[in-house]
Amino acid sequence: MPRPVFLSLDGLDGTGKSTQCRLLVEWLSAQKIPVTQCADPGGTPLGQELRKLLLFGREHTIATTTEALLFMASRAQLVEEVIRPALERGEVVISDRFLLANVVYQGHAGGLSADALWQVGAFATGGLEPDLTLVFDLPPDIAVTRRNREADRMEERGADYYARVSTGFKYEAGMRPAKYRLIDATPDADAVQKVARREVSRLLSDHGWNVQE
Ligand SMILES: Nc1ncnc2c1ncn2[C@@H]1O[C@H](COP(=O)(O)OP(=O)(O)OP(=O)(O)O)[C@@H](O)[C@H]1O
Ligand SMILES: Cc1cn([C@H]2C[C@H](O)[C@@H](COP(=O)(O)O)O2)c(=O)[nH]c1=O
Repeated sequence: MPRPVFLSLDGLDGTGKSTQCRLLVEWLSAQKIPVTQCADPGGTPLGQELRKLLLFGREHTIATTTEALLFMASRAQLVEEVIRPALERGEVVISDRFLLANVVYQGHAGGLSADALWQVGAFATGGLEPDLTLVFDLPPDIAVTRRNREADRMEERGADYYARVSTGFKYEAGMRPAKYRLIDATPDADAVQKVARREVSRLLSDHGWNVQE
């Protein structure tokens, strides 16, 4: 009997996470593997409101700790309302970002304690962790050129902030190689997808799913 799987995708803004999520969901759905896709922040009605506030709420000054906790609140609701129920139904869940982003953006780049964020994150998610996180890696200057839309509140932060985000992802990925896979996001989307599918095939097979690459 196949067991539920929780997968997340993360990385700098513009590295192609949403594209890769969509392609993974299409690939698994075509094989009739039940998959729930979600996004963090967001993914629930409350989470959508928090996402709007965090990415476009320019009328407020938001302190970094407040910002971190608002992301945590959105994720707590996402876990409760979407992710746990899908896992209880035995599905594969693919989340566009998860707690790692909090640790990297508000911790490594924003100056909060990464350890404290992992702890608050464990409380917010009830200890739920992805079985695997694919971390897409792209030099920040290339990632910026791929974002062909107006910058949101987070993306307005300068090159130094994004350099710290990039280093933070690499640092965290290096700390837990069993849980994170750093994937070079420089090649075209199909080539990146090939690498992602290889990783996901291995994970799903380990959980008893019959999956074709
Ligand atoms: N491997 C790739 N090579 C070149 N362009 C890509 C690649 N993957 C995605 N893109 C393009 O880059 C842009 C950003 O991609 P996408 O929205 O998937 O990234 P993202 O990481 O989810 O971004 P964000 O974090 O800002 O939401 C899109 O225009 C997309 O078509
Ligand atoms: C989960 C999470 C996200 N962020 C940042 C990362 C991005 O700049 C935005 C989310 O936009 P995307 O289109 O979904 O990539 O928010 C963050 O700073 N902290 C977090 O916990």
